[in-house]
Amino acid sequence: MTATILDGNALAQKLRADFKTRAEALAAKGTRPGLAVILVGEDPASAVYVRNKVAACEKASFHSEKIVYPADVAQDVVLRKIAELNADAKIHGILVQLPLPKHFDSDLVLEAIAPEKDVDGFHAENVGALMQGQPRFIPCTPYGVTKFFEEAGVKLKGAEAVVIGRSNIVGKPMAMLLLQAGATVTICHSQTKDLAFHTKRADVLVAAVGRPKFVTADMVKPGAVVIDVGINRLPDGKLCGDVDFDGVKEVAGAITPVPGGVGPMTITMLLANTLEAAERSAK
Ligand SMILES: Nc1nc2c(c(=O)[nH]1)N[C@@H](CN(C=O)c1ccc(C(=O)N[C@@H](CCC(=O)O)C(=O)O)cc1)CN2
Repeated sequence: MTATILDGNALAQKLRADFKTRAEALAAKGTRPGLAVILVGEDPASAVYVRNKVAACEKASFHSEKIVYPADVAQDVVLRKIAELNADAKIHGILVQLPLPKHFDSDLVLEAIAPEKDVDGFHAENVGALMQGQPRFIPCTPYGVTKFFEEAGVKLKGAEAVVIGRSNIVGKPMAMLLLQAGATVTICHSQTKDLAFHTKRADVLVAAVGRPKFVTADMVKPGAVVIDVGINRLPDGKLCGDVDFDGVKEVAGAITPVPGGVGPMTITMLLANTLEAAERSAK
């Protein structure tokens, strides 16, 4: 039996329709949700993601501003812009597209964003709030993954969950959310001995490694829910995830595809966080 395919485009469409309705209701009361996106440099993938974020805002009736700097811009210029946006009442969410060029101190830049406008949830204050189980903004990718669990009725209480990857953007917040949902969580990474030992025990497996088709069918427990966070470009130009989709779908109970899985949900939850920020500011 092949796995249920968890369709990120369909789920994103459903949620975004609701966000548009809420945004229009808020705008009618005088507050139009506003997002500012800062892009530094010419990384082609980042440029696509930023374009898609701005387009998603337009479709959902949000205000958006895109600020683009050349790769050699001084960090101070970006910090001054963030200070300006922090004080701008039209802007409820500020996002700096990652990765930043090497001469930037990414942590310093992210800390410059006002925590109440940090719709990526990367500011230390918001990371701390998430750790304490009182999130203000949940980072968009793991937040999107939780929506798949809700939609598919995945039971997390008592489940064995394994997250491969320990990044600040995905692995760590994902593990925290699973833990708070009642799962027993293992975080695996590049130093993990016998990775397959862990993954084969997982009822829920989240792959965020950044290596194409890294998770193969023999590493997956039959019936497991497999979430693929990876986006890798193959030499032929095609996209693939961290999971060998064709093999693993024959073993798993449910699986997200790449493209069309977690990716569209990342942008959707950015809209969710921006809307939430705007609704809070209007209270
Ligand atoms: N400030 C941030 N930077 C980055 C984040 C983030 O959440 N905040 N995440 C990633 C990139 N990312 C959003 O910024 C992102 C990645 C992928 C997708 C997506 O929709 N992918 C599509 C395929 C798109 C394509 O054709 O290339 C899919 O999977 O179907 C959206 C957003 C790093 N930086």
